[in-house]
Amino acid sequence: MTADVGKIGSSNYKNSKGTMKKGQRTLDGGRRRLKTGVKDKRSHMDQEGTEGIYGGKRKLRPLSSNKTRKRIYADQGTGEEITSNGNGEGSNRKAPFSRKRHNKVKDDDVVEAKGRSVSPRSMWASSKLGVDSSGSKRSSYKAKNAVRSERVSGVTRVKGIGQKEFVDVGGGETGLLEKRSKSKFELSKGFESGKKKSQAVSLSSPGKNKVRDKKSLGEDLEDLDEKPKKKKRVIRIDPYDISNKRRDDGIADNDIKKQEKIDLEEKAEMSKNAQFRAIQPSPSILSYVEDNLLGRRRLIELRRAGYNTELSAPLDNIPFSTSSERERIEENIFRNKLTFFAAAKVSSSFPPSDLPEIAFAGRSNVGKSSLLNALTRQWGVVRTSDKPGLTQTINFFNLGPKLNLVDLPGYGFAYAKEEVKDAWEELVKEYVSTRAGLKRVCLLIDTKWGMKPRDHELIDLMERAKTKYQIVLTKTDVVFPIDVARRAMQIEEGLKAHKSAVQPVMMVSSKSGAGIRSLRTVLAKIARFAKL
Ligand SMILES: Nc1nc2c(ncn2[C@@H]2O[C@H](COP(=O)(O)OP(=O)(O)OP(=O)(O)O)[C@@H](O)[C@H]2O)c(=O)[nH]1
Ligand SMILES: [Mg+2]
Repeated sequence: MTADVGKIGSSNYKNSKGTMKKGQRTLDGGRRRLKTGVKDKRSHMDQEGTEGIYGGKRKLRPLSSNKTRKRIYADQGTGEEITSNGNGEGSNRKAPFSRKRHNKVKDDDVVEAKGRSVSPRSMWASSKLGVDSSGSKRSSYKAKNAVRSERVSGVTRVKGIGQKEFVDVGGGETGLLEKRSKSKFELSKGFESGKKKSQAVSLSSPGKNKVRDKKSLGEDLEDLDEKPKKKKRVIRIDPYDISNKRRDDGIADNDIKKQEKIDLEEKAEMSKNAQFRAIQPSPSILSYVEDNLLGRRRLIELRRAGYNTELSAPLDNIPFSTSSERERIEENIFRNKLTFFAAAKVSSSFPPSDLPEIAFAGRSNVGKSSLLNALTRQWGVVRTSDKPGLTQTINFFNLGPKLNLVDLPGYGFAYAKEEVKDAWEELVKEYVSTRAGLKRVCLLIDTKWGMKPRDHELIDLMERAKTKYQIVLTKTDVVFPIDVARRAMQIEEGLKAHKSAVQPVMMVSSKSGAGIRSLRTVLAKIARFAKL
């Protein structure tokens, strides 16, 4: 195109304001006519087009004084190539595609002119030619887009005008004109897109007034549209869908389940602790705990209270297990020598019950054997260990002419085989439910942990057998005094409805000797009044 329409930009627009030089032309809403150097209808076409673009208000930059050609973008004048191709004259510029491609397109057109229908391939060929000539994928893309815009715009235009020559050219212009009239702002930002459109027009009208037949063009374009588009495969992963999980995921699920189980257990434990802390002990229990210095105490506290902290069990206040020292035990019955006389693994091995018996039952490691020693102050007669499961038989001890003490094997966790532990448990159950001379079962409960299911099992059994039992809280020296009181309160409340349960709950520490004297007093009474 020879029409020297200046670049449209804010600066150019400024320059064109009222500074018309001689020989320059501006396009001004159709009132002024731009001298383009192109004659007849093409110049008219230009005028039409630019008029539409600028809406009759915008001015164009005047022609450069040195007559050099300016680069013209499609936005500014799509008609550039239209004019040059249409007239086939006046353009010294290189066509946007190579001569080779130009010729190829021309050949295609000739074939079409002969009346053959244009195969989809020919259409592809034309666009592919563009690729060949430009040698880049980008140009191929542009060419395809160009053909599409050609179809859309071309159809509209043909209906209005009915001239083949203007099918694509005029349509392209119309499309642009419509767009331009919509927004002036697009002018400044549409340079790039304008370039593409310009190429599109040039592809569809390769000059010398050879325009494709509209029908064949339409068919080609349909085929173009029918070409299967490559769809992007989108994989959506539903995190809650467990139907198609890998093995790893299964393992992860198991881990999650395990974690949830642990969390639940922790929650239950936490709520248990919260419940325990909410227990309000009765004043009698609290005063008992204080009077007997139960619970964890500092040595200075014991010293201030008048106890000899040099002793192993200062609160019991009996230094060692010699006969002279035993004389200081307040209860006569416990001054007697403790002697082991029988061990039973099965009920048939039980010795004859010729004396009243007091048994010590409870979970393994709760401190049964230690309590026997603390009560009698005869360390070494009953073996103790920090390893649960030391006592594996029912051990019978005689304490004077009136009383037998029985050390039972523990139940629950112990370093022993399951079947052996089951056998102990069965033996203990049989003993507490059938033993004739059994006057009291001291059921030992660890103050820190409280009652466990197996303790309840044994309680139920003793309730059925009407065996009298009394709860003795052990190891009170490891918890705070208030917690000793809470535990005692908790158990007392829990056993209120139990007929065979003897109140009150006793609290002891074999280590410090706290509560031992009180327990002696209770047990001595049993021995004193027991009858076979
Ligand atoms: N701190 C403290 N530890 C104690 C007390 N009584 C016992 N122990 C310790 O608890 C552990 C177990 O004591 P044992 O008397 O052997 O317990 P057990 O109930 O006879 O255990 P099994 O014979 O296995 O059923 C030992 O290490 C004792 O030192 C106590 O009152 N306070
Ligand atoms: Mg023991």
